Amino acid sequence: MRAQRRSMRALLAWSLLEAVPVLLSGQLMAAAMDHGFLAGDPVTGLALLGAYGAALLLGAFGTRQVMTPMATVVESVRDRLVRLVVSAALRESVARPEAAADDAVVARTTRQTEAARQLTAGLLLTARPVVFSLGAVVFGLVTLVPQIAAVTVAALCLSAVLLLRLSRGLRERYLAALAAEERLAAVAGEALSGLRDVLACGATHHVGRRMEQAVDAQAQASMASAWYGARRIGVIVIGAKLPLLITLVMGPWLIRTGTATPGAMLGAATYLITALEPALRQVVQAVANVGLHLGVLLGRLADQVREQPPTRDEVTSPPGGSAEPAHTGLTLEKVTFAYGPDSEPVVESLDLTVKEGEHLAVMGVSGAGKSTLAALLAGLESPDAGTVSLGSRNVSGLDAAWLRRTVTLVPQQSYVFAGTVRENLTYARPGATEADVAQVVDTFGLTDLVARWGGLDAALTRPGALSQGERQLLVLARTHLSPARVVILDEATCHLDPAAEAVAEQAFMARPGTLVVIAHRASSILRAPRVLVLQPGGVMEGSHRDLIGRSPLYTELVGEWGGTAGPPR
Ligand SMILES: Nc1ncnc2c1ncn2[C@@H]1O[C@H](COP(=O)(O)OP(=O)(O)OP(=O)(O)O)[C@@H](O)[C@H]1O
Repeated sequence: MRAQRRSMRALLAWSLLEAVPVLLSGQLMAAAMDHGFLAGDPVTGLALLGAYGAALLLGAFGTRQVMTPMATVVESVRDRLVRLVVSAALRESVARPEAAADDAVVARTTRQTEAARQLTAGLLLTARPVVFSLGAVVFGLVTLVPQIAAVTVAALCLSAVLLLRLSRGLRERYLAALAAEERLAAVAGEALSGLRDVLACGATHHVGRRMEQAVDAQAQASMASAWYGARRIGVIVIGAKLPLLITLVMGPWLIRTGTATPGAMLGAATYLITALEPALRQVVQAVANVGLHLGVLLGRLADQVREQPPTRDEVTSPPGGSAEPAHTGLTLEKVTFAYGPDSEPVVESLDLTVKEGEHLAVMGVSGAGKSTLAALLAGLESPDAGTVSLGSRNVSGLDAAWLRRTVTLVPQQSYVFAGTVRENLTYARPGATEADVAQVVDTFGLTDLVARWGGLDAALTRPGALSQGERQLLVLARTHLSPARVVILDEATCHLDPAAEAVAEQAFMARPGTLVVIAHRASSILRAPRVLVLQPGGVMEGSHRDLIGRSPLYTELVGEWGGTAGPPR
């Protein structure tokens, strides 16, 4: 606003003119009473009231003139905000190419800037004349009955202090209500975007409860804000009703002692009733509603504008701000994990390195902790002690969405959702080409299944009608097509026959990226160049040749599973 000095001066001048009727209202009323009606001269009385009518016309002219400088000021505020916010967004976009794709930032910024413009206009339109009216009332009272002016100013100061305290509390509650509203939007958005998964997992009740909690929290926050806002009435009682009460009580005494004439008392009451109270109501309304919203919005815009340009490290970041690791090798350092504080650790002080592009098989008896290890590697469980790193970065510090895209854990239970075969296959890579899809269909032997269901675009209305093996093949094909750079197969081929399992595993071995296979058959182990054996008393790792004979458990399991001592392929 400082940049618009000329318009601000014009605004000030026209606002003064706009306040003239208020300034003259009490004075003319007092004169009309004392020198007109009470003096037995109704013509003078009426003439003075007519003068008040003329003052109203003058004020209306002032109001009209105010519009032009006010529009200039408001538009310049909007322009400046847009410039600041857009420059900040552009800086951000150039520095973070990933962030540039988020068009919603621009939409949000535009909406907020526009809202700030409207609120500034609203504030200037309502709060400005009110401030001038209050000034006119006080000035008029001082010239009419200084004692009442003193009482009014004291009451106004008191109500201003109260309003200030109130607006702080209101701001806190408004922010809490806003946060609750945003949390509800986030929870609802998450639930709606994952509706298919929610239904498929039978998690409707759980998700419904989460949403209910968010709705309740928002309702409570809004109620708290509204109840607190009701205290605003106290500001009006103290600022406007109290001086009027005191005026009525002091009136007879002031008249009796000759301090004020009956007309002056009527004029003072006119100021208090017709100008002070409506003005105070508007101030309270403007501060508590418009001012509060404007303050919060400007605060948010300022946060966006103030953001520092990112560091070089952040430039290569995945969304979420954490730097993308240089590679996708996995490292476990002294990792210990238990399912409960009093449970025995399932994984204890485990050190493991799986280099980028490496193929590792994991084996062990049932309950040895293979699935737990898989979950730790995928960042789905966090260790109680030690660290799990991906590309030398602790997985807990990586952007969750990026991690989910990069590391895929395929469990035993395959999840096929109601939709077309194509949708099922391209779920993790919606942009897959026809040729990519055709290739995985062929690789995973899904041609017959696709034909049986009426083509890639025929709806799988009853995924349950597929056999367990067919479902596993669909999920494996989906994972193969996905952009994941680390694939962990946790007995994900257990429903396939050995031949289909071999085809599937070989397809993953030929795919670029890291592969961890929780083995279900000896053949899976024999295919891997490196094997990790989870056995009582500690883990052992090495190639088939290293382990046979050296690890009794390995020798026994491979023998039991019908493996031969032949070298890995
Ligand atoms: N969510 C859980 N809560 C509590 N204990 C669990 C949980 N999941 C697994 N466990 C326990 O942790 C231990 C290791 O389980 P895990 O599933 O990792 O073993 P596994 O080697 O994959 O077994 P399997 O081959 O039978 O799948 C088992 O004793 C199991 O009962």
